[in-house]
Amino acid sequence: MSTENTAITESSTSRFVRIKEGELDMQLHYNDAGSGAQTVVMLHGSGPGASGWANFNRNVEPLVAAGYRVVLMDCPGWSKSDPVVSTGSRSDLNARALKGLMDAIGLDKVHLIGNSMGGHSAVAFALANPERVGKLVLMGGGTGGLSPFVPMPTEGIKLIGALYRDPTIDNLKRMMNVFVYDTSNLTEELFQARLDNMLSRRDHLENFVKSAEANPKQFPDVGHRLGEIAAPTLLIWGRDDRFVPLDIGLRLVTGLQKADLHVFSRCGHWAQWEHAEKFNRTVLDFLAH
Ligand SMILES: O=C(O)CCC(=O)/C=C/C=C(\O)C(=O)O
Repeated sequence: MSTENTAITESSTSRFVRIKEGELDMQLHYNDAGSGAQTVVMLHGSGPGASGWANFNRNVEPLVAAGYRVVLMDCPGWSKSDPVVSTGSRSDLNARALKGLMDAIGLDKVHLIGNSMGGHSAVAFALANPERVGKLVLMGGGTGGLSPFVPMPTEGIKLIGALYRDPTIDNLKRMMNVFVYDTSNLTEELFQARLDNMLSRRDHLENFVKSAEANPKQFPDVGHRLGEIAAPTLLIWGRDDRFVPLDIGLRLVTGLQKADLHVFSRCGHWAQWEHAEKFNRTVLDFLAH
């Protein structure tokens, strides 16, 4: 997919595809930029109004400029992808959707970058399809489960739940102010864009609440299976993550076969956005060596 000579924007890279994978028969939305021999798929987090573009808009261009094809998948139940109620493991459901997307657009093997829920889903995909994963980059996610140090659900996860149940601008600001360490970077424009995304798909908001009621453990603890994953893995965690705490990163770096952990200071749950330049440099170096 070539976007040479075309500005890389959400609309210029926006695509739809029909997937059939197990019980999933649905339309997915994704963004597709660049034309390299190697493809990096980015998987977004689970907040209301999230999308591939909302989570990774500061990371696409540098990777495309370095020669990678970049695909952002909007998970089932988010943004312009079809709605779903998840009654089992949402990590596994997203992994099946990713397999369906890769089969449909002809991707054999990819590197995966996952943010939060996207990290849980990347690990689920690697467990189910090890031969189709090159390298993994996980931020603020990779396995569910309890933290021995931080009361759970964390304050950020509680704010996500409150926003899904009552999608107001005030609740949105409460949640987004906890995403990042430095809230001075959050603009009214950013709040408005996220609010518009969120309110444009009330079905997604309602389905998330129904899913959590049907199964509160949407992202199961796969700690006991981490040792099965041989893919080289870069873990990037915000020291000040108030959604998925740093000690989950310590569990991952201990359990995975080949993992390095980088802790960014003055950084919350959105490392790829809050410290985009350092994130992009670190990821490019990891992918190249
Ligand atoms: O519950 C979990 O472990 C995952 C929480 C999660 O995915 C939060 C993500 C938030 C965002 O990054 C977002 O909505 O943009």
